[in-house]
Parts: sequence; C-alpha cells; structure tokens
Amino acid sequence: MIHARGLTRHFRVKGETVEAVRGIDIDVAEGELVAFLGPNGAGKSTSLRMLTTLLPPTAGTATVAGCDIRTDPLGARRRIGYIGQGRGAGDAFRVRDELLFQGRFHGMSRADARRRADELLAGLELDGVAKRVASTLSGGQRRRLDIALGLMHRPELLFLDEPSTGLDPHSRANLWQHILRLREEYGTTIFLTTHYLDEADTMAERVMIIDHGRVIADDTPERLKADLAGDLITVTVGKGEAARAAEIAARIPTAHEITTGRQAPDAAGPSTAPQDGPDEGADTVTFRVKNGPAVLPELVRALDAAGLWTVATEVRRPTLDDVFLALTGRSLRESDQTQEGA
Ligand SMILES: Nc1ncnc2c1ncn2[C@@H]1O[C@H](COP(=O)(O)OP(=O)(O)OP(=O)(O)O)[C@@H](O)[C@H]1O
Repeated sequence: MIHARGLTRHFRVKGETVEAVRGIDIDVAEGELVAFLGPNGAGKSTSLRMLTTLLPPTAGTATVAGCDIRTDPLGARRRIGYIGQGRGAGDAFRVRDELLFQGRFHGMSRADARRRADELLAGLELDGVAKRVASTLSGGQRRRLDIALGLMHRPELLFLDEPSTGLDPHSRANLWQHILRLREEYGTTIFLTTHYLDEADTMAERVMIIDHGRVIADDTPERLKADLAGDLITVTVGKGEAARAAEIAARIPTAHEITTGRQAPDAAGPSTAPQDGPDEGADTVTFRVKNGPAVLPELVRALDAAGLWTVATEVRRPTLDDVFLALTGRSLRESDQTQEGA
C-alpha cells in the first residue's frame, strides 16, 4: 500500500540545508496499522507530507495506494485520506455540513455524500452533535470530526499525523476505539505518527522509529523490545556481594549492560529480607537479558550455589523508550525536550 525508496527532503533555512528526511524506505502492506515514532523534529511530519503529495521530495520515489506521488499525485489524493495536525474543519459550519462539503469536494453526488456523512457521524459517535457548529465541539469530538472528514471519500489508506495529541486520556482511549473499529469495518490501511509510546506499543502491529531523518528500527513492538532492549533484572544481594553476583549474572548468555550499585539501608524497605539478614543496606546488580522471567530462577539458584544471599528480585519488561535508548543512547522523552528547546 505504501512503497517508498530513498525518500529525502531538504529545506533551505537562512542559507543552511536542513536534512529533514534522509533517504528512508517504507513498505506498508494492505490492512496494516503502522506507527511512525520519533522525537520532535525527527522527520515524521515531513515524511507524511511527502507521502500525501503535499510536499515534493528532494529525492527518492514513492507509491501510495498504487499511485506514484510524483507522476500521479491526483490519483494518490483520490485514494488516500490525510488528517494533519492542524484542524481539518472550519469553525463556522455545522458538523454535518462540513462533511457534506468535503464529500462534494471529492466529487461525490449529494445523495452519496449524505449517506456517507450519516454513516460516519454514527460510526464516530458524532450524530448527537451533527447540527452543532464545529467550533463548539470538545477536543475529542473535533478530532473525530477531522477523522470523519478524512474518511468521507472512502480512502483505502489513511494517514494520521498525531491523532491523539492534546487529548485527555479518556478521549484518547475513545479515539483509539474508533480508529480500530473503522479499520475492522472498512479494512483501511493506517499509517500514523504519534509521540505516545504506550499508544504505539499497544495499538500498532508495526512500529517504525525515525531519528534525525533516518529510519533506525522497523518491526513489531514485541520483537523490537525483545531484540533491542530486553528485560531489566535487578537483584538485591547482601552488602559487599554485588561484584560476585555480577560475575555470576555475566554467565547468562544474553546478559548485557550489567551494573552494580548500593542500596541505602532504608531503601531496602519492606523487602523480603528477614530481620537477621544483612542489615546495613544491600548491594544491587542490574542487567538486561532476553526473557527475564525464565532466566531469573536460574540466576537465583546460581547465586545460592555460590553462597550469596538474594534479598529481592525485580523484572521490568521493556518499553519502546528502552528500545529508543538502546538504539540512540537517548531517551525519547529527553530527546523531545532537547529538540523542543533547541
Ligand atoms: N518548511 C520547513 N522549512 C524549514 N525546515 C523545516 C520545514 N519543515 C520541517 N522542517 C525541519 O525539518 C525537520 C523535521 O521536521 P518534522 O516536522 O518533519 O519533524 P517531526 O518528527 O514531525 O516533529 P514533530 O514531532 O515536532 O511534529 C526539523 O528540523 C524541522 O525544523
């Protein structure tokens, strides 16, 4: 549904060249839901704007829904929907009229536009506000109206640029229900950008991570987390025993990023440590590993066999931020702040 090769876009700003997108390849199959993730300024919107024919590429090729974005931009526009970050709807018109205008704009007959508008109003739970002026809608309703506008002409492929940004958690969850249902009902292929890692993790079948204009990862969230980040295990051992425990942890074939630390006496808190155990604080060993829950019992047995006492253990499953950190050495949230501040 999307095939891009070497897609590139440069901008000239005050005599300098900004390499917003540096030769990316994208392949999205029919019916897929792909999240495009990256910090501020990574090149997400620029890529989307090229794929939706709003911005000509500096170099590279792409077809969307079977149409070449350079040689057949009109064909592409007919087959795709694009919901940008700005408002799709005006403020002055009633919700249903906005949809009818959009339908007519796409060359639909009056009757067809009415049918489609009513179907989308019902599907996106906007029928209750159909006669309201768009400017009076809540943030979530407004976003759903934008989506309805993008879907009026029944596109096979829908691009959404940060659909849930600015919405409260309830409206976000509600919006996602609608996106997933539309996809189920119409089989629409969806390519979206988001800042919300949890959203990409739970909703998307595939995640593409872009950083400084390059795609640095492209896989299912599960595989990215397992292959690139791994589970984070923290084992608390007796005082002074961290170095030996770290040596034992290092024997686990997939163990990496092994670090040792000291836990303050009261930080051990209500741990599993019995009263007569080491009482002047404890040491910790932290490392990443594949399949932590399976590895942990083995490790505890090995520590026990070496005469080391395990005070507490913790396994934390990785997040997509851990994946970004493993790939770039930066946290996605920190990158956002740095690049926003830049
Ligand atoms: N019209 C433009 N003129 C000059 N530079 C631009 C233009 N559009 C984007 N850029 C620059 O290109 C880079 C990528 O921007 P882009 O908006 O694609 O990033 P993004 O990943 O979508 O960021 P965000 O998450 O903040 O929307 C940034 O450095 C940005 O400043």
